[in-house]
Amino acid sequence: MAKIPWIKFNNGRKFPMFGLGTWKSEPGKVTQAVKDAIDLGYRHIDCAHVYGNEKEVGAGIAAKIAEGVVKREDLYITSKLWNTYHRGETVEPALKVTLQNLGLDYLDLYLVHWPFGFKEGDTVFPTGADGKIQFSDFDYIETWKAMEGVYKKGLAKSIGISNFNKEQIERLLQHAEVVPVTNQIELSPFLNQQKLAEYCASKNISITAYSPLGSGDPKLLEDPKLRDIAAKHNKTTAQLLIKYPIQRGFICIPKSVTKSRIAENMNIFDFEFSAEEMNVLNNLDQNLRTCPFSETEEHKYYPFHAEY
Ligand SMILES: NC(=O)C1=CN([C@@H]2O[C@H](COP(=O)(O)OP(=O)(O)OC[C@H]3O[C@@H](n4cnc5c(N)ncnc54)[C@H](OP(=O)(O)O)[C@@H]3O)[C@@H](O)[C@H]2O)C=CC1
Ligand SMILES: O=C1CO[C@H](CO)[C@@H](O)[C@@H]1O
Repeated sequence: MAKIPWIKFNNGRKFPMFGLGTWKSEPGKVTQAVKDAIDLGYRHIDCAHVYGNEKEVGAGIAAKIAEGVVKREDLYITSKLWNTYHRGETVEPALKVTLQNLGLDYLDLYLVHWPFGFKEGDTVFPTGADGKIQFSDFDYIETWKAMEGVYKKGLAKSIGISNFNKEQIERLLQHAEVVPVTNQIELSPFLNQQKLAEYCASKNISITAYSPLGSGDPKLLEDPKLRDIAAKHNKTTAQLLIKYPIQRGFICIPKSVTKSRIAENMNIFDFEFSAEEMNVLNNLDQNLRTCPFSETEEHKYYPFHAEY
């Protein structure tokens, strides 16, 4: 079984640099996908309340623990606080719903999913009469203070952020007692995030690369330049796209519900790109964001107006 490298977070905890994504993993398929992944050696699963499938992810985890394939402490489970729970007092109750859905009593990592909030309530995408998402203006500093609270209680072993830009991180750090362990952001050779990654490194915040395969956008998986470099290593373009962030020292969380791809995506630890190849890949940047969440761009905390 391939050996997955570890990253050491700024709080001293280790975390697998490779994991399974679960966005758009249909509830009817994700339990089997999680079971297949664990059988194949995955130990890190990336979840979120908004994905609407945490119960089914949890069923896969529970089955493999019951079978004795893994123990809870062998697994590294991430989830994310959704935008409707940015008021400080709602953070711990939201985390507890996620724990109940996943069938766990702690998370290994809990992230603030986005810097901006939505109108509170049970609807994950609250929509007004104008058809637009309804925002809230809770400050992400308030949200972070409550994240520190669940961390101190041990409900989440590590806490972090997602989709935060440099200025937002800088401001958060001015108020934080606990430094986020990671910023989970979209990253690929076409959106290489060089400047944000350098800034995060300077603050000892790791990077987690999401949508490494382009989230279904064929521009990445069908790119001939990427295919040619991958072929030199007898690898697929998907394998190149997953190895690229990992070779840069980042965590990577490709999603699949297809057993053969779940296996393929992990088969990336027996080769390295040369410095010259990394240089070629780094120079393909074209600021291609497949997850811009444009419906939220009028929010005052929308992160992607800034250069990085
Ligand atoms: N923090 C955030 O805001 C965000 C976090 N994420 C996280 O990152 C994870 C990964 O990103 P995601 O957007 O899902 O997209 P990915 O870039 O991981 O791409 C997933 C797509 O690629 C297909 N695929 C998987 N493996 C292969 C392969 N080897 N060859 C060809 N096609 C393949 C999958 O199909 P199939 O499943 O049918 O095999 C699916 O259609 C998410 O699932 C989620 O956990 C994602 C977006 C935003
Ligand atoms: O992780 C993600 C994918 O799903 C969400 C919405 O459906 C996105 O907002 C988010 O970034």
